[in-house]
Amino acid sequence: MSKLIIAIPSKGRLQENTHDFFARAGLQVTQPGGARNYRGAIKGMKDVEIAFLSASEIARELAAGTVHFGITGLDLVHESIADPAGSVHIVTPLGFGGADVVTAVPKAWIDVESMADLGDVASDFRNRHGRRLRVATKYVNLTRSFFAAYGIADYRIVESAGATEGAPAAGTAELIVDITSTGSTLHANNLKILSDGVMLRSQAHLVASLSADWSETALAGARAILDQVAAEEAARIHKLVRAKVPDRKAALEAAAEEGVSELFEGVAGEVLTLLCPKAGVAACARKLIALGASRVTVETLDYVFGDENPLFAPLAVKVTAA
Ligand SMILES: Nc1ncnc2c1ncn2[C@@H]1O[C@H](COP(=O)(O)OP(=O)(O)OP(=O)(O)O)[C@@H](O)[C@H]1O
Ligand SMILES: O=P(O)(O)OC[C@H]1O[C@H](OP(=O)(O)OP(=O)(O)O)[C@H](O)[C@@H]1O
Ligand SMILES: [Mg+2]
Repeated sequence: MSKLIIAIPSKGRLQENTHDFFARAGLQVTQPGGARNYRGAIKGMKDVEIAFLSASEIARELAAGTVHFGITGLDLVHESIADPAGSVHIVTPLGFGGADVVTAVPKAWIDVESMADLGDVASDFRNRHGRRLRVATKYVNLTRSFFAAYGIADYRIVESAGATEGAPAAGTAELIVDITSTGSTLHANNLKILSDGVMLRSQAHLVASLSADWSETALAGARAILDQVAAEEAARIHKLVRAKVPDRKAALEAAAEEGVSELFEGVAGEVLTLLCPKAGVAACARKLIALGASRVTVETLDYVFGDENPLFAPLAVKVTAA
């Protein structure tokens, strides 16, 4: 039976955070063949294999079905996969690698603030110069569909592999489409983002391939991994709240308004143990005190395992139906 293969970034911006993400979930990625070997494992999970690839290769391998899971940016999922909804399943966002894919023009173009302005300039440009406006980018597909949505057709894409922001100053393109997070590269190159020029807000995601060989072994591996990931996620967004209250039922009703769920069955007079979303903790504590608790303690959790796994269930439905 085929093992579960997880592709993770071997270099670049997502690598370090990916490592931290696995560590948080209590999963230790090992590279038994040494740092130059592109296959690895997860300690204690013999049916799971790690493939170290670049972020853009990971998107392509997911589409091809040669890996089951991959960690990559949403920008690459949408750029490199022709039919994302049909070929991959987004398991969960990971909270790092945030960046926007944007349309940016020279700051000197004072009359161009929006995509509509750009459309006007594009037609003018063609009439005046007898050639089309050039857009430097590596996001060829995203650019085509975004520009089409604004009815802009008078342009030509100049494929750029790197240093895209330098293209206007170098005279190889008039404007660019690229990814930005701090904005400092755009600023340094005297470029500005158009007001409605953000085509995608990206971050790193855990993504599953729908065309991979989802053998029983692979599914069991996915379940084991996602149990730990979901348990860590649930722990991160909740706090454990404890209080002794005279009227257990009234306290539970009040706490429920803060999105609290009761963790363990108990009887009146015993300590009430609640799982509370972080944002509701203070309000929940106030309510419990108003209902007679003399103290409310709040604790941080490492893991919250549940009988249902919100990450695995939707994936299982898709890959077993396929
Ligand atoms: N400021 C940023 N600039 C570019 N990408 C970012 C930024 N912040 C986060 N990312 C994310 O990191 C992903 C990978 O970027 P990285 O530079 O590591 O690889 P790459 O440039 O695609 O390299 P390769 O040529 O090896 O595929 C991007 O696709 C994007 O999802
Ligand atoms: O908004 P900023 O914080 O300035 O980041 C944007 C820059 O980061 C990326 O390049 P990267 O550093 O990943 O190098 P690369 O082009 O070789 O991938 C991207 O292509 C931009 O050039
Ligand atoms: Mg990069």
